[in-house]
Amino acid sequence: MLSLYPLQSSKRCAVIGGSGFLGRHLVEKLLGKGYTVSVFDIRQSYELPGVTFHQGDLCDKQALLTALQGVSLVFHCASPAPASDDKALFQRVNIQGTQTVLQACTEAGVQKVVLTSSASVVFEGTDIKDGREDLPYAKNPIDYYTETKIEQEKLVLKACDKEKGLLTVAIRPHGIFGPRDPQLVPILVDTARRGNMKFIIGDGSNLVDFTFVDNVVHGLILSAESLRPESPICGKAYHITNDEPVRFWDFMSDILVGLGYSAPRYNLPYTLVYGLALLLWLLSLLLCPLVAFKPTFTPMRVALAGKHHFYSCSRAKQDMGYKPVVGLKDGIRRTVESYPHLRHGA
Ligand SMILES: NC(=O)c1ccc[n+]([C@@H]2O[C@H](COP(=O)([O-])OP(=O)(O)OC[C@H]3O[C@@H](n4cnc5c(N)ncnc54)[C@H](O)[C@@H]3O)[C@@H](O)[C@H]2O)c1
Ligand SMILES: CC(C)CCC[C@@H](C)[C@H]1CC[C@H]2C3=C(CC[C@]12C)[C@@]1(C)CC[C@H](O)[C@@H](C(=O)O)[C@@H]1CC3
Repeated sequence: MLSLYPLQSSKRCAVIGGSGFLGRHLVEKLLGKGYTVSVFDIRQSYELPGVTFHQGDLCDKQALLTALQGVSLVFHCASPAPASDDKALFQRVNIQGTQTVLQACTEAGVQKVVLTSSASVVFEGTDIKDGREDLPYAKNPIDYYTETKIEQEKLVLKACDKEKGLLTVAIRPHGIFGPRDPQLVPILVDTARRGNMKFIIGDGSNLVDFTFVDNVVHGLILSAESLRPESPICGKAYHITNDEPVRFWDFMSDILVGLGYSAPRYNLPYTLVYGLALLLWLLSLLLCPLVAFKPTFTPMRVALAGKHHFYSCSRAKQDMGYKPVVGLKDGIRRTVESYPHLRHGA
C-alpha cells in the first residue's frame, strides 16, 4: 500500500473553479502556504505570480488531463451560479462534469480530491437546528442547484477508494460571504436600491449560519492535509461554518447599515411571501419563451430568509481539529469595508 501514496508530501495542486469567489481566496492562501497552484476554469478573472491558468470546461476530459499533469491534490470549487436556475446547465456541469473530473483525476494519478459541496444538500425549506452530517439528503430539493449538488457530493464520496489510491472528502460550507463575493452582498444591495429591503420575512427570529470565506478556505486546506488512507475523514462530508448562528435579519441589517442603507423593519407573514415567490417562479417558467425575467424573491431565497438553518461543525472539530479563524463580527466588518462602490450614494 505504501507505494500508492508516493507524493504524500507534494505541494502541487489544482483548483477547479479557481477564478471564482471562493476559488481565488483558496488559491491565494495556498500560495502563501508554499503550494504550487494550477487553476482550471472556463474563464480567467485575474493574474497572480506562481499560478498557471488553464482555461477550459470541466466537462472536457482532455483539457483537464493537461491541467492535472503532475498534480497530486485537486480542489473542486466550480459550479454554475445558483441564480442562473438553468436545469440543463446544472446537470451538465455539476453531475456529468464531476464524473469527468473524477475520471480525469484517476487517469492523471491524482491522489486526493476535495469537493466544495454545500450544507444546502439537506435543506428542503423546513427548519434545521444544529444539523449534523447524518441528516438525509433533501428528498424534495427546492431548486436545481441543490438537486445537482446532492448528486455531485454522492459521486465524489463514492469515488473514495483506498485500494485505487484516490481519497476524497466533501466540505459543506453555508452562506459564504467576504470580499469579492459576487452574490450575497451585491444581490442584497441591488434589492435595497430598488426599495425592496424594507420587509422582514416571518418574525425575524430565525437563526442561520453565514461563513466568512477565510474559514471555508481554512476548512478546505485542513481537510486536504488531513486526508490520508488511515484518516477518519476519507469518503465523508463535513459542515464548515463560522460556528456562530445568527439571526438572518440581524446579519442582513448589519451589512445594509454598514453600507449606509436602512435595516428592514416591517414584518410579512412567511407563508404569504413563500406562496408569492412560488407563483412568480411558475410564471417565469411559463413565460420564459416570451419574456425572460428572473424574480429576486425565489422560493429558495424566501425559505433561506424565513427558516432556521444552522449546522453543527462538531464532526470537523473532532476529526480534523477545525476551528474558525475569523469571527462573524470581524468578517462582517472586513466585508463591508471591501465594497466601497456598493455604499449608499456611491
Ligand atoms: N457562495 C456560497 O455561499 C457557497 C456556499 C456553499 C457552497 N458553495 C460552493 O462553492 C463553490 C464555489 O462557489 P463560489 O461562490 O466561489 O462561486 P463562483 O461562481 O464565484 O465560482 C465558481 C467558478 O466555477 C467556474 N465554472 C463554472 N462552470 C464551469 C465549467 N463548466 N468549467 C470550469 N469552470 C467552471 C466559474 O467560471 C467560476 O469561476 C461552488 O461549488 C458552490 O456550489 C458556495
Ligand atoms: C432578497 C432577500 C430576501 C435576500 C437577499 C440575500 C440573498 C441573495 C442571500 C441570503 C442567503 C444566501 C445564500 C445563498 C445565495 C444568496 C443568498 C440567498 C446560497 C443559496 C448560495 C449557494 C450555497 O450553496 C448556499 C449554501 O448552502 O451555503 C447559499 C445559502 C445562503
